[in-house]
Amino acid sequence: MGTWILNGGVPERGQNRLAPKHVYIENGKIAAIRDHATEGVPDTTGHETIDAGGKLLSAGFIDMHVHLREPGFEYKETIATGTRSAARGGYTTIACMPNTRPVIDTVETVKYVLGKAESEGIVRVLPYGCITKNELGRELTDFAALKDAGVVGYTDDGVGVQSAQMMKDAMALAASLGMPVIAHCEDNTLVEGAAVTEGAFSRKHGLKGIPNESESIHVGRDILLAEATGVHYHVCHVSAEQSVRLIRHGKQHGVKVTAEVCPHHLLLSDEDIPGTDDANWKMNPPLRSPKDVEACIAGLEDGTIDIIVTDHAPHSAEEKARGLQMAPFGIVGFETAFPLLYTKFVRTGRWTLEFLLDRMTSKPAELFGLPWGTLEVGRDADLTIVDLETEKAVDPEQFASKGRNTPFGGWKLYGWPTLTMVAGKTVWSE
Ligand SMILES: NC(=O)N[C@@H](CC(=O)O)C(=O)O
Ligand SMILES: [Zn+2]
Ligand SMILES: [Zn+2]
Repeated sequence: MGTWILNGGVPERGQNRLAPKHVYIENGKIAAIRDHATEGVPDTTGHETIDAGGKLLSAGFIDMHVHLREPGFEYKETIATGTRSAARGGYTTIACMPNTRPVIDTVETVKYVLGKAESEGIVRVLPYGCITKNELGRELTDFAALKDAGVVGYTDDGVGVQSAQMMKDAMALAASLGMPVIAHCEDNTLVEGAAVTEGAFSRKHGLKGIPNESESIHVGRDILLAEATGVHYHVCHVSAEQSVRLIRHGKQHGVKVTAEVCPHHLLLSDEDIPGTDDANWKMNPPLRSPKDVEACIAGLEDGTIDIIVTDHAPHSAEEKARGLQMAPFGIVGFETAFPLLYTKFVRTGRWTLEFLLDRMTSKPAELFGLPWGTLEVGRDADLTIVDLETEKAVDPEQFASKGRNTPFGGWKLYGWPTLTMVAGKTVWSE
């Protein structure tokens, strides 16, 4: 016995409309895809059926930058709650950052995370390992051992690697292992305790600002180091126009540099921050100027920026109540990412649905050599069904995540996932 998903709407190549397809799943894999127009309704006798009712049927979303907070910060999120939040957002594979407590810098911690993901997680969890021990920037971790334990790359996300020599050594080692280096780009000497971008908002409120260069100096430095070492270098959460320009230049010169951008850096600028009380507008990198937002959108559109990630970064309500200056950086992202981007970029006619889905499914898979992200016979049945027609307001109280820290509360959006399936098993449905 298998499962038929009937009447799934699959975007047609190059056309902004959905074609009805019937997808047959057996032993966790996609075993057949039937085109309704030419092949009609299949005989489903003896099989389980799920009627997608014409809703969008996509390969499950892949998020290469998330914080699950376990081990150590279970009050913010756990692998159980974080993967449930991901499933609700339509994600079937997520790559988690190692800035936990302890950080993921040993084989033991990698195994702990993978074990928890296996026993308590409901979507695929791919851990990153640290570049440096304790993310202190002083000593490299054991890259080979971490690779064998199952990490998908090395990163000190949360902080920038301050030493160029340390970064160069990391890149050379990663390159020799055929592994990517994923960089949180931030020069600490230019930041000094600021909470928002240097710009209109910081000036208006007399606050210290985080300048664009704190990010782009690392981007530029690292592109040169990636060129020298031949590593696959991936830039985290691009926010600054200068970074986009440098990545574009690097790509033009054949450097193996790729990059990601978050929904909030495509949709919000510092001009949108309502005031200095609400820390739901505080994240790292910070919301930049409208010009930077446009540069990030243009970078994604021309392929300079490759993929979309959430940087899902849950914090407790108590932590986020400390105000803009004192609260920790970060906002949650799983449960709003697709509705936000679908509503603001696809429904408005700026992007095709195919473009958006590509940046959330097949592109991340391609970049990191993952076998998921494509709706194709023979692949694992990691699938998402999405209602594109019902408008609903974002209600943080309803999130599956423990984190409620989002600036998007109350936004009226379309494009809500209704069913998420991993390896043929429904892990979440409305
Ligand atoms: N993005 C954030 O604002 N915060 C992240 C760290 C990070 O991604 O750099 C976190 O761990 O909370
Ligand atoms: Zn980061
Ligand atoms: Zn992060």
